[in-house]
Amino acid sequence: MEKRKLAFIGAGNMSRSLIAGLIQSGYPASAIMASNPSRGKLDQLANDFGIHTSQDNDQAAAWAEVIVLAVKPQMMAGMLSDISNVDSTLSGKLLISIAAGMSVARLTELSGQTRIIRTMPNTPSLVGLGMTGLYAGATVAQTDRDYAELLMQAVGKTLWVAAEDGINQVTAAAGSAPAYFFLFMQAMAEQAVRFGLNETDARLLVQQTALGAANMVAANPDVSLSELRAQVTSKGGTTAQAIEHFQAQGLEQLVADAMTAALLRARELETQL
Ligand SMILES: NC(=O)C1=CN([C@@H]2O[C@H](COP(=O)(O)OP(=O)(O)OC[C@H]3O[C@@H](n4cnc5c(N)ncnc54)[C@H](O)[C@@H]3O)[C@@H](O)[C@H]2O)C=CC1
Ligand SMILES: O=C(O)[C@@H]1CCC=N1
Repeated sequence: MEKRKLAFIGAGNMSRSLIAGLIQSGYPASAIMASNPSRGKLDQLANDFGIHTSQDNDQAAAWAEVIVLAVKPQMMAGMLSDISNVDSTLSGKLLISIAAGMSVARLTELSGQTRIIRTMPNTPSLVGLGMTGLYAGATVAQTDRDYAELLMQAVGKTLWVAAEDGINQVTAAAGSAPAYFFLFMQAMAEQAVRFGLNETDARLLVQQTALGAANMVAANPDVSLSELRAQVTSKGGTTAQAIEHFQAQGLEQLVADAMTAALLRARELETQL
């Protein structure tokens, strides 16, 4: 892929995940810069990955050919209006937003730019196993779409959505979703400790089982998720007891409601920011 000069404005968790994944995939550190108001996270990124850093967003934006907008949604308006001489600093550059709940129309309004791709990555990008949704309006050039897709493919898998609300759906199903699995794993590990296992062993059991289950799903694209579950569930056995308990307590509805809450929050942010 092209190694365009890439600046991350906002050096938080998601930028770190993307930068780590990109460096691991061979994107040159000399073609990456991150900017952030405080030095702490910048120093860590410089030490760990050898990228350029700056406390000055203008400097990062002026240096870059592509700018990743990676501040919290609530900070986006202030950040973009603070980039001085918005026209000359951002003019003509490709902007890739990773923010939840910021529409392309709003980003255009705030930046004065139309060369914008809206994405929704997730933190497993850190280990090259990210899942990123992408959306671009009709005017965005194919070369820019290709660049953004290859950038995100360097840290995982990608999915284009045809309508912009698809990004909100990706947010609920993938962007936020590592946290759902972490919560589930945490609850499992805590219960294993209550059974009497030590924390290290409990974590190993949960971690290896989650990894194995995810790999089985990926390795068997023609086998449904319910069939994979059935293969573990012996009639009258132990798994059936656990699954019956989950279903009697409404696990499926709980998951549906939680994902809907994430989707509605993404849509709500779009109307507020
Ligand atoms: N954390 C995640 O799993 C995901 C986050 N996102 C999106 O990524 C964006 C960043 O999220 P996180 O990395 O989690 O947040 P974070 O809070 O870890 O990082 C945001 C960073 O922006 C910096 N910042 C604040 N104001 C700034 C300014 N004016 N100029 C430059 N930097 C500024 C903060 O100091 C902080 O280091 C958000 O818009 C979020 O919706 C998207 C997908 C997943
Ligand atoms: O919680 C959030 O709003 C962001 C977007 C997806 C993951 N983290």
